[in-house]
Amino acid sequence: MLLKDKVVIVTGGSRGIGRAIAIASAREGADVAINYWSDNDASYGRRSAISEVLAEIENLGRRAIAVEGNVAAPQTGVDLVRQTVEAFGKVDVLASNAGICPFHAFLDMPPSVLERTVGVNLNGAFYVTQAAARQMKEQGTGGAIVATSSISALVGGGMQAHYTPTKAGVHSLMQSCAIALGPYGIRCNSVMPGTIATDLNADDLADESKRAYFEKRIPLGRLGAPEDVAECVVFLASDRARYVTGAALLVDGGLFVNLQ
Ligand SMILES: NC(=O)C1=CN([C@@H]2O[C@H](COP(=O)(O)OP(=O)(O)OC[C@H]3O[C@@H](n4cnc5c(N)ncnc54)[C@H](OP(=O)(O)O)[C@@H]3O)[C@@H](O)[C@H]2O)C=CC1
Ligand SMILES: C[C@H](O)[C@@H]1OC(=O)[C@H](O)[C@@H]1O
Repeated sequence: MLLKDKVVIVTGGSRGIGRAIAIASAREGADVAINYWSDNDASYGRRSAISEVLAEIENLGRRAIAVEGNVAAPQTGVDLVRQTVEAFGKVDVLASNAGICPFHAFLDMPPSVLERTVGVNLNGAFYVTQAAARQMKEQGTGGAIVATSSISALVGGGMQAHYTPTKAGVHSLMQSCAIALGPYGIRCNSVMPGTIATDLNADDLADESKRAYFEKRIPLGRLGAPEDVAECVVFLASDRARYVTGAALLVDGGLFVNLQ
């Protein structure tokens, strides 16, 4: 088991990639604290989503807690770490994953959409990483932080001019934290998923021609699944990756390299 008796925090763990990270971590022997935030603009049953993931982890024989909070608020990371330590005694791994992507054209994008996206995706990653790293430093036993960046850190999107800079920023955050936290044995890396079928892009990919375009352009011939990303996060979080820090792992089925 790659994460036997480790304690893992996952932000944005109620759905999509974060949920898969939480479950994959439990399958590898970890207890898991799951952050989510029900007060955003998604339109379906999030409370049942969080209870399902908790039940799934408990069925795997591991412990799980849910901690609601908007990662864009600095205090959320502090509370999340405190509640995790109260429940499980320590923090070994942070998967900083919560993110939003409200597709919007550039020329008429309201400041509020930009600010919300930067607040959740970049500032949120910063605050949660800082809170977890302080705890790991105090414990004195090292740790691993894996942030969900994106292929969008490397390429643009006409409806994502507010989003792609946050994903580049998340990767840059992990690079700088790798330097700042290396002396404490805390490794910091990012995964860069390609197009993964989740609620985040369900509307966008409901356009059959767009979906078919992606499937054709991805050398492995299919959209990604949340579990494809989760397995890579578990690897980077584990001792198998003990000499890997400041790195980014593309998990995109080959999408990025497929120019022609
Ligand atoms: N899907 C894709 O193709 C790709 C996704 N990514 C990145 O992966 C990450 C996860 O995306 P994905 O799984 O697709 O998205 P989903 O929309 O499926 O899930 C988003 C998760 O983030 C939580 N969340 C949203 N806003 C906040 C907030 N302010 N504070 C705390 N939690 C929040 C949601 O909680 P709740 O259930 O309460 O709403 C949910 O658990 C994001 O960072 C995204 O940028 C990167 C590359 C590709
Ligand atoms: C939401 C998008 O489909 C998805 O998000 C990303 O980060 C990927 O690059 C895709 O654009």
